[in-house]
Amino acid sequence: MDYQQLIEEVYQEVQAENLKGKVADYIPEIGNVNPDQFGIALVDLKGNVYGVGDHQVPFSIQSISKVHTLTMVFNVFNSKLWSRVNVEPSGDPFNSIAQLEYEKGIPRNPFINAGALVITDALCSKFENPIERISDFINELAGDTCVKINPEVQASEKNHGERNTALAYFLKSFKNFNNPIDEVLDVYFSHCAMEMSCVDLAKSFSFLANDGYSIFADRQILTESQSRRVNALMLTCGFYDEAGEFAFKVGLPGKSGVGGGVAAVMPHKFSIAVWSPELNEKGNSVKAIRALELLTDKLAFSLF
Ligand SMILES: NC(=O)CC[C@H](N)C(=O)O
Repeated sequence: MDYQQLIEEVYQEVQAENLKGKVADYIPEIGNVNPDQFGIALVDLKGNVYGVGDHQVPFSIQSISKVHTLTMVFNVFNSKLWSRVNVEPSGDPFNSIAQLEYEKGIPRNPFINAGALVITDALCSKFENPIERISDFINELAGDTCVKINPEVQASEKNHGERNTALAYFLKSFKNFNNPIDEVLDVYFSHCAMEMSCVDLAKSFSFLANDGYSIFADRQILTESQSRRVNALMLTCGFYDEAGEFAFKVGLPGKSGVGGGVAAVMPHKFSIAVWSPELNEKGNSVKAIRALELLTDKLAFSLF
């Protein structure tokens, strides 16, 4: 399969459709981005990189970082972690508060904000300098010093962090939060405000297509079984209340962020990152989802 030709075709066809969405503006700094940017990078398991469009432009990875943070605590907590966070799709928006009350402070999954806050809390218990550790880890996975925290986006998230702060207090009231709330929120906002290009993001997801072994870090990051579980979680929970639709249309494990990025994997073949800032009403990139749908259609295979 000529991957370069494939992604170029997908890119052209999506551009021709002239799809429209809306750039996220609830974090005002994220809104300061040229909405017409669009890039795709695909990385195969030999390390070959294919790219088209704005694939080298760094963008705000936002919730895609929740896959990296989950990976960092997976080893340590193993079964214990799963008593603090469930593994069920939420069917609710990513920042929903209601479900957390019914379910007594145990978030549905690690990819909604409540679940990601528990994971970040676990990271803060584990590491002295969690922000540095997260950057170092993602750089290692990408095989490149690529991660930059955008201080304006970080500050903007903090200044408009009412919902995430409410979620953290809620978790604390159910005794599912161990560290000082401000400290954990700072780390959470910092990892959401990390910027990377499609190329580096796709490289950082490569281990999930490769049974847990990263060819860029040159080591086993997760066991084969853990890696399958992260993929299962991405398939069922990676797109919030659009996870079913993404599985239906695309059929790959993936994770979106409100910066307009989507990272996905085709197990045993490749990892891919697509970015375009305009989002649908569920908070997922309109063009990125369409691009991945066309990609699996053209390949005539997905997970299924
Ligand atoms: N879905 C997302 O990308 C949301 C991340 C964003 N930083 C938030 O907490 O609201």
